[in-house]
Amino acid sequence: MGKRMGKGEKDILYGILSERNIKHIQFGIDKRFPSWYGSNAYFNLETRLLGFKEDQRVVKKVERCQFWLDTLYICEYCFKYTDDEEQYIAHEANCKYKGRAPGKIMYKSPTYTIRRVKGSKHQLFCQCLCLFTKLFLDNKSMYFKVDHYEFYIVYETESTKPMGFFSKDLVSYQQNNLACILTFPPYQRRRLGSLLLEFSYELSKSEGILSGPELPLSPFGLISYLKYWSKVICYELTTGELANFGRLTLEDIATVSGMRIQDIILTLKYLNCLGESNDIYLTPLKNNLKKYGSKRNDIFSLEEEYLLIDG
Ligand SMILES: CC(=O)SCCNC(=O)CCNC(=O)[C@H](O)C(C)(C)COP(=O)(O)OP(=O)(O)OC[C@H]1O[C@@H](n2cnc3c(N)ncnc32)[C@H](O)[C@@H]1OP(=O)(O)O
Repeated sequence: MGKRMGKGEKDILYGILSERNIKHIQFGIDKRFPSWYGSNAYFNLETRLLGFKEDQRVVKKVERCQFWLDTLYICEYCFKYTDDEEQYIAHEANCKYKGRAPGKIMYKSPTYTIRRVKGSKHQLFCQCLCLFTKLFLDNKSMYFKVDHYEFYIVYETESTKPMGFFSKDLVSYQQNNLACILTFPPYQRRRLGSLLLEFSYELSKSEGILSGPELPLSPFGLISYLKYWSKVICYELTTGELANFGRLTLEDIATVSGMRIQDIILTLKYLNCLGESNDIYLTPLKNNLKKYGSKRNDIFSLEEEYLLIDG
């Protein structure tokens, strides 16, 4: 059995830093934005140079300032990275994923396409995607062992530029339907996160299981899930399959929604709809639904007829 790791060792292994160390991300030719969190996983810790540049013979004197790098250039098709602008421009012009995105199409509407990319098959692509994700998420990381993960990546239909993704652990003991989700900063707040969450539940429903995300959730993760779960519950209870039920139980909601009981309870409490002995109050739920509209397509981002999940 291996030695138990201390907190410091774990932080180094998972790339955790207490402050940002890369100032800007250049993502594609036209998108530049700040990182949200620090990550040492791109670097050689001695030289603070990008890992692949390390020269073991020369240990440079490292200046101890906050930013280790001003700009990290990241290919917006395959997530390979460099600190050299010319190299980056040359790579992006010829990136193999520019002409053809990886993976298998699992959802294709006239607007968005979701592709499944297997970690075991596209290892480097997935590892580089995980490294990129760490810059915007501080509570989850995994970079190198991508073999038993699948990545569901959203594109505009007819485009090969990824806009966001979620990962799924194929050997999750809790049978989670989502390990980690990120909408890339330039594409946030366009309902892509919602589309991906909805899709993750379609996957677990096709497997016939009640499921949910791996915990802990980040603050944005929690907001997004509570909004999504609220919509599902409000819709099912007022317009959908449970609309004409007499006395409802939490189990009824779980069966129809594919959600876990603990997530249903959390959401009903958030909506102020859960009484003592788990009685469900319908009036506040109905009022809530008015915010969203009553038609399925007004409420949800995913259009069921475009699903290509084959079980
Ligand atoms: C299990 C886990 O992985 S937890 C980690 C979650 N991931 C992260 O924290 C990484 C960084 N954050 C992100 O990538 C994004 O913020 C995500 C993935 C959480 C959400 O992605 P987006 O594409 O921006 O979400 P989307 O536009 O669908 O919004 C979903 C809902 O959350 C709300 N929301 C999203 N971001 C914000 C925000 N910054 N402030 C307030 N509300 C927000 C939206 O208003 C929307 O609600 P609505 O349906 O009532 O309109």
